[in-house]
Amino acid sequence: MNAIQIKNITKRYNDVTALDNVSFSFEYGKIYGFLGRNGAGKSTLINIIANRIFADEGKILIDDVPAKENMEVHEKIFCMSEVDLYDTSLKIKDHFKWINRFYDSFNIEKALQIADKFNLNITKKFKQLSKGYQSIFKLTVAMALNVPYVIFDEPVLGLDANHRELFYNMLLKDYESNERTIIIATHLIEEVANIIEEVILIDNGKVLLQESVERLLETGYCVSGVAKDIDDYCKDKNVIGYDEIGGLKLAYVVGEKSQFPQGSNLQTSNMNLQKLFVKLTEKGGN
Ligand SMILES: Nc1ncnc2c1ncn2[C@@H]1O[C@H](COP(=O)(O)OP(=O)(O)OP(=O)(O)O)[C@@H](O)[C@H]1O
Repeated sequence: MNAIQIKNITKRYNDVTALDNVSFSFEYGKIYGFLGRNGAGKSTLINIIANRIFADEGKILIDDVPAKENMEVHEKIFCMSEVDLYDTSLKIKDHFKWINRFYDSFNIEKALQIADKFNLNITKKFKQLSKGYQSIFKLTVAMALNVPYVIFDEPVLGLDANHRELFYNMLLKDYESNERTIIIATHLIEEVANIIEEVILIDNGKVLLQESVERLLETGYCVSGVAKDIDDYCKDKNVIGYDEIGGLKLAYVVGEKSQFPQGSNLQTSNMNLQKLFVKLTEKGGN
């Protein structure tokens, strides 16, 4: 089932094409990593899905219904992002009460439990919270809303390592008992590598790759050795990048491993998701 279908979306800002005829789908009941370098177009697409801005061309379907300015459809989605939509002078506990009044899907008991786990002081006003705790408040709201589609745009900005781990654990535990579609746009790829099931990699406003994490890690590997041996081995391979360290050459390969020639000193190691991402999106040494 294609839960969120993105069909031929194009968005331009003057002479910048932020999204260039983008089409793909987020299925129901999966955790996605929505990845891409700075300026790739992630937030633009998220904002279009969330009805905050409009595409120049194309459409978004949610459960097969066009999403543009359709409130009924939009009640199925919650997008936690950097944009501050909250009254900063209101205490956190009062925010919870307001949200509870307006959103049928908000579980205030759950919000209070999550807040407690993070030691979030709910008697403080939003503006009195540290940057990290402001993010924690927004994460708490997102996790306590029982909607089928939750989008996190850079969810852990400002969170310390312990709180990031707590968030990932809570998210996964919650997902096990409450399957839905979770989309996480982040630059902290290795941190989410164990959580996400599928990666969508966007580059320069286009989808570069959509693949399950399992398959990506299965088919990607790194081979190292002296330059000439590497060059020979890689002749018929799909190499996505090279590194040179000391006298060694490393090739990052996607595809089937083949036998090394007899007597060669080539060695293989697994490729991690971050490396794969860096190599796929590397241009001109940037
Ligand atoms: N309001 C705007 N006005 C003009 N250009 C914009 C606007 N918003 C985004 N852009 C441009 O659109 C492109 C995509 O930006 P977007 O914010 O979607 O990228 P991103 O992948 O979310 O980046 P990051 O990871 O840095 O947050 C960039 O070139 C950006 O400069």
